[in-house]
Parts: sequence; C-alpha cells; structure tokens
Amino acid sequence: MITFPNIKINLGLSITEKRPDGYHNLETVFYPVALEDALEIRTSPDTDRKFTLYQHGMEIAGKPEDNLVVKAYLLMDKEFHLPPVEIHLYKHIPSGAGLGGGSSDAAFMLKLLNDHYQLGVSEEQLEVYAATLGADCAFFIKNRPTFAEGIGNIFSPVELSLSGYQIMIIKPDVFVSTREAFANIRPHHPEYPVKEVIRRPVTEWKDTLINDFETSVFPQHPIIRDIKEELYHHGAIYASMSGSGSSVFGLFAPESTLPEIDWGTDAFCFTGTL
Ligand SMILES: C[C@@](CO)(OP(=O)(O)O)[C@H](O)COP(=O)(O)OP(=O)(O)OC[C@H]1O[C@@H](n2ccc(N)nc2=O)[C@H](O)[C@@H]1O
Ligand SMILES: Nc1ncnc2c1ncn2[C@@H]1O[C@H](COP(=O)(O)OP(=O)(O)O)[C@@H](O)[C@H]1O
Repeated sequence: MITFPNIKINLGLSITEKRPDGYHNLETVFYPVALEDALEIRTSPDTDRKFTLYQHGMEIAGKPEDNLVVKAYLLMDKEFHLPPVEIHLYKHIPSGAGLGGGSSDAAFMLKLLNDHYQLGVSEEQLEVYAATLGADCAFFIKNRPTFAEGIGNIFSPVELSLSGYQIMIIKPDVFVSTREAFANIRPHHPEYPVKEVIRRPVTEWKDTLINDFETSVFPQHPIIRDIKEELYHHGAIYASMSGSGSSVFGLFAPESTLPEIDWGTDAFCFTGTL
C-alpha cells in the first residue's frame, strides 16, 4: 500500500511566551500543500527482522531507526504487534526546511498502518500517537488548515481556502537550527493576531501576517531575506519564511503566470497550484 505525505507551510508564526519547561508557546496556521514524498509498506517475507527501510531520493542524515517512519512503525507495533514490514520512502521534500516533511512521513505512516492492517484506530487516537513523535506531527493526521497554539500541538480548524492560488517554495542550501532560532527570539504577543489576519484578504497580509523567526534568522542568513524580497519583486501577493526556515514561499494570484527565476543550482524550488 502506498501513500503520499505532503508538506505544510506556516501562515504567520508568533512566538508568544517562554515556558518554565524551556519550550515556547506559539500561534500559527498550518496549511497543507501538495509537495509530496512517497511512502509504501509491504508485509515482509523476512521474519527475522521487524522492519527494513529502503530510502530513495534526497538523503536524510541518521540511521534507519532514527527515521520518523520507523519510529511511527515501532510505536504502532508496540500497541498492535504488527507483522514485519518493508518500508520504501522516496524523499522529495527537503529536510530542515520548516515544511514538516519528517513529521508528515511519520503521521502518514500511522495512517497507512491503520488502513493496511485494519487496526480501527480513530483519528483522535492517531493524533495522540502522532503528538509523541513531533510537535507538528499530529497536524498531518487531519491534514486541513489548522490554527495551532500551545507548543504547536493544540489545534482548532480554520475556515480558509487558498484554492487556485499559485505557490513557489524555495529552500536555499542553508541549515537553520530550530533550537537556535527559538533561543534568539524575544517572545511577545503580536500586534495583529494570526487568527484575525488570515480572515482578511491575502492582499492585506504583507505587513500584518508575520513569522517571528524571520527576525532571528534573517540577520544570520541574509540569503533567506533576499529570496523573500525577490518573490515580492516578482509579483508575489504574500511571501514568508516557513516555520523556523530555511524555506521561503510566495503566493501568487490564481490567474498569474509564475515568474521564471534562477535561484542557483544549490537551491531547491517547487511550484504548484493550491
Ligand atoms: C516552530 C515550528 C513551527 O512550525 O517550526 P518548524 O519545525 O516548522 O520549522 C515547529 O513547531 C517546531 O516543531 P519541531 O520541529 O517538532 O520542534 P522540536 O524538534 O520538537 O524542537 C526543537 C527545539 O526547538 C525548541 N522548541 C520547539 C518547539 C516549541 N514550541 N518551543 C521550543 O522552544 C526546543 O528548544 C526544542 O528542543
Ligand atoms: N522521514 C524523515 N524525513 C525527513 N527528516 C527526517 C525523517 N526522519 C527523521 N528525520 C530527521 O528530522 C529532522 C527534521 O526534518 P524535517 O521534519 O523534514 O524538517 P523541518 O521540521 O524543518 O520541516 C531532520 O534533521 C532529519 O534528520
């Protein structure tokens, strides 16, 4: 059985408070976008080992047991004593991009195992499992526009459709540490709350829908700021860094022709329609 884990982008991201446990409270809207990995499982004839991971496409650092799809399988195996599996993961989503690729793979693995082995686990329970694998992982279970608060794990649905808008996502060859990005931020409550701004037309988002990480990340990696400015220069209606970076997305009007921009050979670029 095969499935296609997609990414999320962050529409606004306010870091509101530092918590006593060292984590931060935040407010953001996660929006799903169809940039996808491919994830397949087959019951394995090799009963000597529980899983075998075959990876294709972009490389991911770490051992197979560090991979979130394996962690998701082992979590479900503990609960349901699953048969051994072959896992095929084709990575097309860049890692460390603020696009949630690893979290999405993990959440889709939970859903895939639930469907393939007819485990009968509810969406709500799948969300509980997913939350143990990563802060934004549970979002990918329902995978619909979502307002997130708390440490990014308390969800409520939002009425928002960007259907028809065109999107361009660029990830330069730059690594941003999420931990450092948080450490360099001064938490504050936003002048324009994310939840309110996204009710307004996209044309009004430019100066009001803000990703707080840009303040801490842009000075260290000016290339990310340059990409955002370039997207506006080429007609984006709204552009922002996603998550803690390093990718940047631009939204373009439904009827427009996307600009052709040379981002250099080291950059990853995706274009699509929402
Ligand atoms: C901030 C977001 C917004 O989408 O960034 P992206 O991952 O998308 O870039 C996510 O919630 C990130 O979630 P996730 O990527 O799962 O973060 P984790 O690995 O759990 O945390 C990495 C580190 O970031 C800090 N951290 C993370 C989440 C949070 N609410 N407060 C924090 O202070 C902690 O220092 C933690 O050790
Ligand atoms: N299946 C996976 N895909 C991508 N990254 C993974 C996966 N499993 C584990 N990781 C690890 O998770 C980390 C974060 O990856 P990812 O979720 O893609 O980035 P981000 O949270 O910035 O969007 C990476 O450092 C990577 O080593």
